[in-house]
Amino acid sequence: MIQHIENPVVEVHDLMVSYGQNPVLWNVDLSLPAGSLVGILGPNGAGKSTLIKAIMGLVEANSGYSKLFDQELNQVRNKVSYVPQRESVDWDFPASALDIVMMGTYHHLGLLKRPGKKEKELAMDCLDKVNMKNFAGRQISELSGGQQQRVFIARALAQQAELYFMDEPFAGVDMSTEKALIELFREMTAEGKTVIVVHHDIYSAGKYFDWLIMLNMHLVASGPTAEVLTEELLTKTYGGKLSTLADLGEIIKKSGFNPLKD
Ligand SMILES: Nc1ncnc2c1ncn2[C@@H]1O[C@H](COP(=O)(O)OP(=O)(O)OP(=O)(O)O)[C@@H](O)[C@H]1O
Repeated sequence: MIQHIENPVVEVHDLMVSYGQNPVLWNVDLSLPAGSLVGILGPNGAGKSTLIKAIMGLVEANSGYSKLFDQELNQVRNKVSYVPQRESVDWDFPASALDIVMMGTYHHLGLLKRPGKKEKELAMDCLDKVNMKNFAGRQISELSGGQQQRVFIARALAQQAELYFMDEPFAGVDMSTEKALIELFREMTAEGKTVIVVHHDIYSAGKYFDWLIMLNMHLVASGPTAEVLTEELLTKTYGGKLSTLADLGEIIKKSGFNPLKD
């Protein structure tokens, strides 16, 4: 079930990506509505991170293309923010939490302008939003994994973008922080921003997201959560890894949705 929409904020057309000889994404074709909280679901190795990286121009597509705000990425870079997976970042880099978040403010400054009081206030405000204000002066190497993750989300917030791609933002964060981050993402989407999140937990996906992309090298589904969280599509996405009705029963119980209702 792949739902296409008018005036999408993200469009992907027939995207194919491979690493060397190994194809990872085949013919992905989707469109996403502005102002929504989107989850990307799929098993390990399904190509979730690769999809985001291809849209962000960080890996090369073999064929196909994507558009953001109906334009090429290069024309709208200031409106787009990307939070990579935590493991892909060098956390020994000597910088404080505040330094990292200040970096997010840079592309709004003119050429040769140094960040000043206004940028520092914005950065502190963003740290506050992820509950990390008290750690502003701490070296990032001296933060826990979950705290580092929150600093990177604060940096993305400081970019004041319209569209956010977040690769596993909940990896290593505790449940109360995860809930607080979802609340924050909801506030952002209520303001018309679009937040796209690679997510690993099918149980919470039903509650968190307005729209789901279900991926397993091919696009299995892209549509409103209530329409795509079905037994058939979950089984297609997870294949043998999610084959028992007991698994589905757990998903229904924990997600609050009933994928078996139809
Ligand atoms: N730089 C790379 N070079 C070669 N192969 C890669 C590279 N990055 C990813 N792959 C492979 O591409 C496939 C898709 O990887 P990707 O990280 O996009 O999956 P994912 O759905 O995000 O996985 P996970 O849930 O495990 O994070 C995997 O088989 C992975 O091993």
